[in-house]
Amino acid sequence: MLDDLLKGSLEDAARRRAEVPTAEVERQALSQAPALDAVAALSRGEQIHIIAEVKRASPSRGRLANIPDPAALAKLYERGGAAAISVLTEERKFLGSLDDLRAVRNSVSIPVLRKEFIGEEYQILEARAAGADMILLIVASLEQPLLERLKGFAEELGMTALIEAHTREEFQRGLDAGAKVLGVNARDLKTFEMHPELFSELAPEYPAGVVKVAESAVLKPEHVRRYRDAGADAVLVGEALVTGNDPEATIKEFLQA
Ligand SMILES: O=C(O)c1ccccc1NCC(=O)[C@H](O)[C@H](O)COP(=O)(O)O
Repeated sequence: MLDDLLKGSLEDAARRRAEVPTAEVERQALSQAPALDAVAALSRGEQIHIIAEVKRASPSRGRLANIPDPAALAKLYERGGAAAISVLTEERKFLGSLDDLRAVRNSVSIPVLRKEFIGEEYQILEARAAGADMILLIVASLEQPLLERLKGFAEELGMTALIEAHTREEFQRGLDAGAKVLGVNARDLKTFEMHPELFSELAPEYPAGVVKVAESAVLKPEHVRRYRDAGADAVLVGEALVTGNDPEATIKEFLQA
């Protein structure tokens, strides 16, 4: 699954690169306002933080929501109290786009994450050129040297990498890569089963100063509470927000969990 998603994302990036060469995207990236500080935005303080996701569809759930106006949805997320917004830009299975990312960037003043299957620098330049402050790096789909190189490249552009693990071994590789924001995704990408207990198992192993993000398996306030009690600084929520009637109220409810 991950291999196919990465392959597709790289093919799509190659198609875009044929139209907009690297030097031009680099020029656009370097002309952006500086990236917002995602580590500061997600560090715990009193309350858990919500990273609210703009997600139209997914391999595990198919079509979730139309989202004709991602900027309007992002504004509702921000009004609800989200600390950051994740925008799925993968085109084939998640039906996202860089246009979605640009629209969201221009509508909110909190950090924005490009959620994509990233395997090369060009995709990171595109993210910065579209105004993203964060990128996703999935440990399972990157060899260690490439993971470290891409993280370093994002940081050179002033961005923060959300490094995502699905197993204890990947978690350790994320730490070895110097993750400042390290996510544990409850979704098993082979079976699509949820394993929220994985975050609780790994939470004590986060070094001080690394932002702890619990990803997926949040549908109700009690699921936020479970992650918060296990020590999460932030939770990443998609489906519950895009399928509910009132995302602003849902975020408020989750923050009070
Ligand atoms: O969501 C999927 O089906 C999926 C499949 C393969 C790779 C990644 C996938 N999802 C990305 C995510 O991690 C989630 O969008 C994110 O954690 C939010 O999850 P949820 O709240 O369960 O929508």
